[in-house]
Amino acid sequence: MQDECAPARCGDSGMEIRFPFWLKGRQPDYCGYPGFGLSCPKSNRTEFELQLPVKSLTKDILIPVSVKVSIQEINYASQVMKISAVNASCLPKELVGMNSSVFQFEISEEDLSPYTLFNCSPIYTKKHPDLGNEVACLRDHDYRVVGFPSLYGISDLPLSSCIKMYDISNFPLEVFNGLSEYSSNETFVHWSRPSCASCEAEGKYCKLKNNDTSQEIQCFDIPKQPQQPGHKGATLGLLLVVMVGIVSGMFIFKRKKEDQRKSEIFLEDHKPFRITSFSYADIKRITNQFKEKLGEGSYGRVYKGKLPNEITVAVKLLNNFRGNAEEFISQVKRIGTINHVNVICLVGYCADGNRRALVYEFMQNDSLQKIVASENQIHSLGCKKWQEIAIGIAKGIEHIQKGSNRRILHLDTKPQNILLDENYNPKITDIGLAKLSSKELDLVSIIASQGMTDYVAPEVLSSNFHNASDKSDVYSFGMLLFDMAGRKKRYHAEAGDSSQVYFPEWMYNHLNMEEDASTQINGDRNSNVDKKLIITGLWCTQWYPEDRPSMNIVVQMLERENMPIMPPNPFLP
Ligand SMILES: Nc1ncnc2c1ncn2[C@@H]1O[C@H](COP(=O)(O)OP(=O)(O)OP(=O)(O)O)[C@@H](O)[C@H]1O
Repeated sequence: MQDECAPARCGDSGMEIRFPFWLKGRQPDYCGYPGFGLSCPKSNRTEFELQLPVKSLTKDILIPVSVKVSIQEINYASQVMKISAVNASCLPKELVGMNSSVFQFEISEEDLSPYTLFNCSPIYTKKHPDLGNEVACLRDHDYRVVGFPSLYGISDLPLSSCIKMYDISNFPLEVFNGLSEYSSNETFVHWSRPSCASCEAEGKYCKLKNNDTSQEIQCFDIPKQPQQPGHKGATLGLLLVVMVGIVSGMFIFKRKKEDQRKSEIFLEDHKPFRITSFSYADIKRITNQFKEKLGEGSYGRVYKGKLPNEITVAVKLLNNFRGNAEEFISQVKRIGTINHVNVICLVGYCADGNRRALVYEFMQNDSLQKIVASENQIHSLGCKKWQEIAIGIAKGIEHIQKGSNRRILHLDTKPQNILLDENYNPKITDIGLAKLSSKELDLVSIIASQGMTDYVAPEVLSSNFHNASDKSDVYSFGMLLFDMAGRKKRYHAEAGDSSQVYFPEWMYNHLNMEEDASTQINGDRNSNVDKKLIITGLWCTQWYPEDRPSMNIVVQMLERENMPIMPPNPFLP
């Protein structure tokens, strides 16, 4: 007999709908949790009515109002759904008009940061593109709507060309900050009740206990798909073949492929969502009591771990962190929304008591530093891959810079922070960690103690990070390109670690010398790829930030077939 509560879909390609959600009109209401009924107005589109208790303007009463939203995705494990306004209208506009106290659909406190919306003249956003979060879909030709987290201390902001509109404390931050990958017309809402996360973590589903009036839930095994007739025999045959015939090498290969596929699906599932929260006990279980240490950096130790669904992860236990759990979680969630092939995927975090940890996707091939240090490995990768790695890193940085309205600067771009996956695709890690670290204000001295000052732009070093901008990340990337072209190693070997010669100046002089004797100096490295990396690096490391290209131009320089032209040499007498 067919299970009437079996997972359903709107149309053939709609998302899977299962507990706590249920499909109105097609399933009985006990298939879901009260308030989680969905509908399918059109095939493949899944809709939900958010019930909002709205405060009446005249009387002190709450009036129920509903906003119809379209559901883009549901992540059952992290209990999050991505919603957008129906008919591509402006979600913030609909929500702003309603001074609701809470969503009927629960939103956890940690996501509700107080905000103020301002109506500003277009001059404001031109003058201060980085200050505040413009709500793009509320823009009109003669005004812009800009949101500021209240913790900014609004009285200190240059808001003379703005008029205050609303204080908002009850909508998630994402509605207003318009993260660029998700236009401001989309947002995430999540539910904390019913909590099926523990069932999901065990690889099970959950449902209402038989006595559904108590609204208690229970875990149950995911029902197996009914087998087609003839499948049994085939499975038995396959088993026999596996037992008798398959050599262990093939088995391992298949396992690896399968793991990789599972991993890809899992990460794909996680990327556009909020990341999972783990308790410290979870972290201990995941890392098998911190059994396998992968390494240690300035922020703490990194351990290999396995999630309950067998996905391998790297868990970074943070030594030093600043702020309380709320600040930590909100910064972590900002980092977690960055979704790009060249940026490491943050799977989860732990903020349990005074313990803090970050859970990342696991990278099989360690860091770029290991390769830069070994000439043999560079040769075995080949110059095409080498160039692709440089382009990948540049695209990752470009995305980090563009991908958030409140810009995230990396400020720690160096070969140690570029990890490589099984195909040697680069992924930038440690993004935004400076902000989580209690050492932030003294980052310069940490960097200096690590001997990493090479990568930090002069304006950052001289102002202890106060003058940092996107162009400071461009500078660090330029230095990394010199590393990749093998020139930093040569500089340190020739000029010595205590050299007073500014590295880009040394590079200009050497490039001219190398031009004269390029074949012997480059040995069997590909001189053209190296030259392209160096010239691009020289552009990126111009002394004045405004003379450096934007990351977008840097990507083009590296991708184009033609050799970029040399930047003017500022060190000529
Ligand atoms: N996601 C990951 N997958 C696999 N290994 C990792 C991962 N993250 C870190 N590691 C390993 O842990 C080591 C330490 O990493 P970590 O990021 O803490 O320090 P670092 O980048 O080397 O130094 P710093 O923190 O000073 O920048 C790395 O060299 C790498 O070998």
